[in-house]
Amino acid sequence: MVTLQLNRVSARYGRQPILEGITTPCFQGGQIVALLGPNAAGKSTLFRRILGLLKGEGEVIISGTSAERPVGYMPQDTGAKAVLTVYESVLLARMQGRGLKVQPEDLAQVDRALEELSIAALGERDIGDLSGGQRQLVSAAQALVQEPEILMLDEPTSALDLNRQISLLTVLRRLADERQMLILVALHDLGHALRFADAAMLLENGRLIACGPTAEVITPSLLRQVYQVAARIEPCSKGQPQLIVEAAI
Ligand SMILES: Nc1ncnc2c1ncn2[C@@H]1O[C@H](COP(=O)(O)OP(=O)(O)OP(=O)(O)O)[C@@H](O)[C@H]1O
Repeated sequence: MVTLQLNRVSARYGRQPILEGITTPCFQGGQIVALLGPNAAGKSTLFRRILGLLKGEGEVIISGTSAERPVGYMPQDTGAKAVLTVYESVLLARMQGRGLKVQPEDLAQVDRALEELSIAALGERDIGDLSGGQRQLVSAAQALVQEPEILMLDEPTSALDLNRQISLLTVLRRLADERQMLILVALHDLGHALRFADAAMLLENGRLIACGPTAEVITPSLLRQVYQVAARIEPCSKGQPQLIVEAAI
C-alpha cells in the first residue's frame, strides 16, 4: 500500500522561505487528508514541494509503490487556454508519461473519469468555452484519469455548486475506500473536511500547527488562533459534527 511521510520539509521561492520543518505521520492509501489553513498559509506550496516542482530541505518519503509517477495533481488554477475538446484534454492527461499509442484501456479510463464526475455530456465541447465550475470538474477528471496512487487536489470544490461539491467529495471518498488511493485535498470549507477527511493538516504561515484525526485538528481554540473566528462544533441530530461559525474576530 502506498504511503507518504514528510520529514522536516521546507520550501522557498528564491530566497523567501515559505515552508519550515513540516513533519507528518505516515499517511497511507485509503485515507483522505485535508490540507487546511488560511490564505497564503502555504498549502499550494506544499503540494508543489511534494511534487518535486520546488526544492528545499527535508524529505518527502513515498513508499509502497512501483509506479513511475505515483502522484496525480489537480492545481488550483484551472485556466484552460488550449484549443482542445474536453475529451481530448482528458485523454492527453491520461497519456502523460504513457507514450503516444492510445490503448482501449486509455479510452475506457477517460470515459470512466468523465462519467464519475458527471461530465460525459461535455466531451465534445471546447475547454475554452466552459463555465468555471465545468472547467474545475474537467481538471479533476484530468487528475483522476491518471489513476494515481496518491492524488493531490488544490481546492477542487471552490467553483462548484452545492450538489457538485458533495458529489466530487463523495467520488474522492469512494476512490480512497475502493481503490485505496491516498488523497490529499486542500479545502477552505472545514465542514467538508469534518465530514469527508480522516485526518487533517493545519498550516499557518508555512508551519504545521496541528496534524491528526480531523476532529482533533478542527477545534474552537485552533479556529480562533489560526482563522480568527469564534466557532462551535456541535453534533447534528444524526450525530455528525457540525461547524457553526459565529463571528470573525
Ligand atoms: N511563485 C511564487 N513566488 C513567490 N512567492 C510565492 C509564489 N507562489 C506563492 N508565493 C507566496 O507563498 C506564500 C504561500 O502561498 P500558497 O499559494 O502556497 O498559499 P495557499 O495556502 O495555497 O493560499 P490560498 O488559500 O490563498 O490559495 C504566499 O505568501 C504567497 O504570496
